[in-house]
Amino acid sequence: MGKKFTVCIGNFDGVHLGHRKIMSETLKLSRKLNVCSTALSIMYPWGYYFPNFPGLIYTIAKRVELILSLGIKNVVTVDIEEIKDIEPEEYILALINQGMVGLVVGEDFTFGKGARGNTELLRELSRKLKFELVIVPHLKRDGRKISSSWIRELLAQGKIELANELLGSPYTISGKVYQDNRLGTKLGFPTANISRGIEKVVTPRSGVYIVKSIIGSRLYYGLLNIGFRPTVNFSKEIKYEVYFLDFSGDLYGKRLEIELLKFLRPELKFASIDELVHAIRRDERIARKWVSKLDSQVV
Ligand SMILES: Cc1cc2nc3c(=O)[nH]c(=O)nc-3n(C[C@H](O)[C@H](O)[C@H](O)COP(=O)(O)O)c2cc1C
Ligand SMILES: Nc1ncnc2c1ncn2[C@@H]1O[C@H](COP(=O)(O)OP(=O)(O)O)[C@@H](O)[C@H]1O
Repeated sequence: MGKKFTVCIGNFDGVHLGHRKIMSETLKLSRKLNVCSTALSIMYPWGYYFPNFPGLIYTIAKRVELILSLGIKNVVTVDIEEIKDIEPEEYILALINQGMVGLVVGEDFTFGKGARGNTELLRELSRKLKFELVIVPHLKRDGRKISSSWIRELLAQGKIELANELLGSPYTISGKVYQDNRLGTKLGFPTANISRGIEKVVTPRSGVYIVKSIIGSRLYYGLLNIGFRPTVNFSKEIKYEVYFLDFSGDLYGKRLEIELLKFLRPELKFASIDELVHAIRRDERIARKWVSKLDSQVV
């Protein structure tokens, strides 16, 4: 048997407040038992999701990074195909044989063959096999269970402030900056175009957002446009472009992580480029006001 550990099990997409509660309980149990903590994150292939599944909240790399940032020592990913036909008792025994001494799950957790492994069975097994069990009740907001699917819905609706609150930290998009057709500079608003990579992640509502990001070691606010820029030339794929306030320099090839803070307006098809420039100037004024208000609140 290897080193002893506690484990929390779940899908953990988004690592939202509900997940964070599970992880803080895992850390508490680890301290009590003086052992290491592990998160077991279950992966589902696309076939498992419903037909119009909008994508994961975060990439797997970001999920792992967030879990580790909470203080969990190890993150293990397990493909659902590997465990779905295992008898629940057998799965728990396998974990115990690897050193598990404590288990933390949410109240609706099920696992193993026919989803027979529920919290009732876990209670029975914890007595029989002598491991500690913590079942974490659902965290709620306005009477509704905080869930990854609710957050996906909020992102698709542009309700970024509530999504951020339920996530426990601002939603981010990240990727490398690529070169486009350089029209932004000509219009007076250079925009860093971000490629989010190939993992299917949720697309927030198209439109203009106030954002912030660290470039080098400095914090910059900016305006992010998510959309197809119908005024200039309708792009086939969705674009993510950020115009940073008070920044100048070359960002091509750099990897950026952008925090979405506030939704300003939907993307519009303007009758002319002049009107588009006018609208972006207005967005900038609103963003500057919003940022200075925010800064004056921070002491
Ligand atoms: C703050 C902001 C708001 C924008 N809003 C719109 C919009 O409402 N409609 C639109 O067609 N394009 C919009 N755009 C996209 C611009 O058309 C695009 O950034 C410009 O064409 C530059 O493209 P480039 O990256 O190829 O240089 C917006 C861009 C920014 C930065
Ligand atoms: N304030 C700024 N915000 C965003 N990008 C900037 C800024 N200042 C300079 N840049 C640089 O300019 C590039 C964007 O210029 P732009 O003319 O819109 O070209 P492209 O069409 O290639 O995106 C960015 O990728 C970045 O390297």
